[in-house]
Amino acid sequence: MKINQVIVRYLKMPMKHSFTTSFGTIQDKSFLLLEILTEEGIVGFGECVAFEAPWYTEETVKTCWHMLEDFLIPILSQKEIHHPNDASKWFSGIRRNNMAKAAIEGALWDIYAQKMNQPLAKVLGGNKEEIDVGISLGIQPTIEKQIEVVGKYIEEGYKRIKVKIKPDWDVEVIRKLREAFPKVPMMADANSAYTLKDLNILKQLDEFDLMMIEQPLAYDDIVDHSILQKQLKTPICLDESILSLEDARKAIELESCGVINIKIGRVGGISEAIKIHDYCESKGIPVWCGGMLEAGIGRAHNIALTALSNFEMPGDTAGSNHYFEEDIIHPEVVVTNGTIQVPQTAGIGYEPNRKAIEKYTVSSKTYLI
Ligand SMILES: O=C(O)CCC(=O)C1=CC=C[C@@H](O)[C@@H]1C(=O)O
Ligand SMILES: [Mg+2]
Repeated sequence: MKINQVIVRYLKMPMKHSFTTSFGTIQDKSFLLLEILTEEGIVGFGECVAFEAPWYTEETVKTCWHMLEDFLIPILSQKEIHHPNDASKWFSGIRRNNMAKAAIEGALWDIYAQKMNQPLAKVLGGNKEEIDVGISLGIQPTIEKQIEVVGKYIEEGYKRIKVKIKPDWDVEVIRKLREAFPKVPMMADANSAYTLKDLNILKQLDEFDLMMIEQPLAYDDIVDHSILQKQLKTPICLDESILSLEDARKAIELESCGVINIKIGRVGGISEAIKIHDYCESKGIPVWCGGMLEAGIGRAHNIALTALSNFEMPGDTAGSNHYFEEDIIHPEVVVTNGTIQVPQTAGIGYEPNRKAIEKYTVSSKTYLI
């Protein structure tokens, strides 16, 4: 297979609710959508999960477009694609920029699954027919509002609730949430808002039977998390710190975490995500699929990946209607009683909604290969 054309579109989709974490608030979802066309006429889509500002990792919409245009797309020229795993070899000379790389690789997996005439989940080695999902909820203006919002999603049937914490929005909020919902599987994500100096606060969270505390310490740390994990009963889940299989190996060897959140974009693509999944499975470390407030294409890739066996815990892949009035795929992702049916048709299993894509496109550029 050879690639003929890559279309990069910059989309801006209004979100139904703003999303507030320890580092800021997102109101609109702005991102790059990639469409790759092959010589034989197969079309694959990939979503780049970088945000507009570098507060989660260093990548942004603009850095990704620069990497795609000036480095990654040119590498595709003259390449014969045998398997999407090839992409990580071609891109190995380029340091990091994982979200930009993953966007291309995701489209190649879509193309490959269509060519195999198989659902993407099957091609990746996943056998689940449905996946359990949870929801990630942003920081609310008051504790009362936080309890109300959590209650709404418990009623909708989500299998696990994740709330965001930050200094001065932690122990008291979790205590009140636990009082209101004593039995609900719940976890807290700090997005690197603490240091080891906050040990006392983090230890108090042990009282509330949380499934895990996600990324309490620095975004690039593995060592301090290992020190912290030894002081906590609650498992630590690493998100920002894990950019590769090597990072996962080091974190597990140092006992820095009991769980890993796998995000396809953060680790540079589905191939690396599967390697981390398999390694964690061999070490008895459960994983779950994180979210980046994706639109439909990224969401479809997450669903396919979550069909793998060691995605034991519900991920952050909520239904399309939680985020957007209208998604860019047909049908939209539907969550019923906390589960999503894994599509059984060839490719990602959802059709791009061309009208919606057009509607939300701010600008685009076509690259002939
Ligand atoms: O609903 C989703 O897609 C999950 C959203 C979510 O929790 C996150 C998205 C992006 C950055 C972070 O704030 C956070 C996370 O760290 O997992
Ligand atoms: Mg996180």
